[in-house]
Amino acid sequence: MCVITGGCLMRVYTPNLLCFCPCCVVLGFSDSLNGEVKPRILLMGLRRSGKSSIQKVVFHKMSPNETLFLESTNKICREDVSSSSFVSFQIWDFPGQIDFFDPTFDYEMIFRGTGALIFVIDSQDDYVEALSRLHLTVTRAYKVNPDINFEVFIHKVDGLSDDHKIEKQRDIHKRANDDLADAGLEQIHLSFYLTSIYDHSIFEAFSKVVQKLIPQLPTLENLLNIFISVSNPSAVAHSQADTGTWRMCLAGLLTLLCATDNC
Ligand SMILES: Nc1nc2c(ncn2[C@@H]2O[C@H](COP(=O)(O)OP(=O)(O)OP(=O)(O)O)[C@@H](O)[C@H]2O)c(=O)[nH]1
Repeated sequence: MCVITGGCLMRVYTPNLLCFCPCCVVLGFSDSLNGEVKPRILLMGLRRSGKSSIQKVVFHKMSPNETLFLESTNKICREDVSSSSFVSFQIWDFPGQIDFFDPTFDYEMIFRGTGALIFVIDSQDDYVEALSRLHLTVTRAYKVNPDINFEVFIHKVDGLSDDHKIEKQRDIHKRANDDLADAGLEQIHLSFYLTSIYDHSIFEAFSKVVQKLIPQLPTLENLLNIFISVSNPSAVAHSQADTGTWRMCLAGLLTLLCATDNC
């Protein structure tokens, strides 16, 4: 139930009756009522594939050239990312090689709480080993948690011509899906992105991954659509119901804009 109104006027309930109206979502009450932890995004892939560079460029405004001096990651690095109360998640950057058979590595615990697994493949390198690692990682993770979104970044494409990029993507897509089909796991869906830290592609890809983890996004989109439709200036007079809806949407959207702009 909405903590602000005491009985939500917007009635944007999830099946477990938590209110996802803008005031609750924006002020973060939905989370606290739910006791939910932030969605977790894992960055995995072979050594030197570019995982830490992606994290530093996207979230720390590091210039791409500075990533040349990054040292190899030798333990899992976790980071909280929070740009507003509904865009909030954790990134776990993994060292290149994870030994799933190492008893100190509790992969079941890690995959259980994961929303998205980004597997980074260096497109400028031979990717045979990366593909077999991708297959092992995805199949392990899927067995523990079939709800994970599997995202494959075909990375460092800045060195490739447009034709070459398409060809690599087609080849990697085919081989990865063939491996899954051979293992009888064709139900696993992999999404592919061509990325580079030297242009906007890495930001676009990360944004798509994060958007899939925001459960409130459809509600916010609906609110905007309703707001636009009832704000149509060609409508001569709003009915009372329309005016109520308009006010409610406006209040929610203003709260949202204020919260995201920290005003
Ligand atoms: N050309 C190009 N080079 C990149 C790109 N992203 C990362 N690199 C380079 O790739 C190298 C390895 O990057 P890291 O981010 O350290 O790779 P990592 O996967 O975190 O490596 P480990 O910590 O050893 O697992 C660095 O020299 C980066 O500058 C990219 O989009 N294009």
